[in-house]
Amino acid sequence: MDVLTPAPQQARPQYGVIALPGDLSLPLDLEAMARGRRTELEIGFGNGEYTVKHARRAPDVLLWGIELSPACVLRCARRAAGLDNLRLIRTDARRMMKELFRDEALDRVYMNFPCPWPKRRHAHRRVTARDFTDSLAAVLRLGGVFELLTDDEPYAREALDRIGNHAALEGRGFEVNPARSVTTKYERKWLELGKPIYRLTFVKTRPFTTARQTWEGSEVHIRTRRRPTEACLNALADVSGGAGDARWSFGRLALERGPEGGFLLEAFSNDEEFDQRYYIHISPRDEGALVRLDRTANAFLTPAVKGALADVATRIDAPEEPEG
Ligand SMILES: C[S@@+](CC[C@H](N)C(=O)[O-])C[C@H]1O[C@@H](n2cnc3c(N)ncnc32)[C@H](O)[C@@H]1O
Repeated sequence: MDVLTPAPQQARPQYGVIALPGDLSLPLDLEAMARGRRTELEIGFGNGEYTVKHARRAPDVLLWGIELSPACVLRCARRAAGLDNLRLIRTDARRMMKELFRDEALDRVYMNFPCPWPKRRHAHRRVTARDFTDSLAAVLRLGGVFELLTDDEPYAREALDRIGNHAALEGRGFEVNPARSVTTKYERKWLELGKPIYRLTFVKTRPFTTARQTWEGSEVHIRTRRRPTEACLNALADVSGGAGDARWSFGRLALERGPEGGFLLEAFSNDEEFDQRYYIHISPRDEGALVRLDRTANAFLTPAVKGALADVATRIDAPEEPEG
């Protein structure tokens, strides 16, 4: 079995503007965080050039950025030195926007040049997909604005049609080559090539809500009745399970050589297309054991993560088969 030694607390990197899942309790308490500032969200900020310029120019805004690529998050964080009105989260906005934000939480959401996903089999990844539009309609406040910039005309037309036809959102603008004081790398590139860009503006005109999956039980600590035997722990490696759309599997088991002791089980979970990798901490006690997310896990408590934790506890509590 591997032995993992956790980094000492004082050696934990200073993340600055990067907000880690383990430090966020969902939904976010924006009233306390914004302290009177307006709240905006940028989705897919790329290298963060636009994001940081916008945050510097708008100190009255608390700006959140969600980006899928870890390299982009780090690049943007480096640019953002000294800013206290920007928070970056590395995750998938399609899945997590509605989980992070309550209904009516945001004054403005914007997306600069999202991938248009032109292939039919990827259509569900577009912002025009029903789930994403519902999330948007929920998290914007009444009168709040969604702004989309794109260089892809068919995508712009589809967005205008689909988002503009949502019961709670209304199209208010379709501009070609709008004048903007801050521009993005992609924008400048397209304009230099003489390609038109499109800005679509939508306003939330009616209340709307959507279901959330992570708000119940922001922390999961499960106590087992049995104390896990070595055989039971070893049998967890390579197990996989699932329920509904949630899937999970376990990998290596390691001994944690830290103040907490116990075991770390590598875990992988998938909620539809939303993947997370993390460790489950198993601490044997005099009686039973405590099963929870490891503090370095940085995973959101989606149905697949909760399923994985429950599966570990159930397997520890299951009577062992007699040998032979
Ligand atoms: C074409 S780039 C545009 C970057 C930047 N907005 C600009 O205009 O320069 C699209 C960005 O969206 C990010 N992205 C794609 N899907 C995403 C998702 N589901 N959630 C968050 N970010 C996403 C990509 O990683 C990429 O950085």
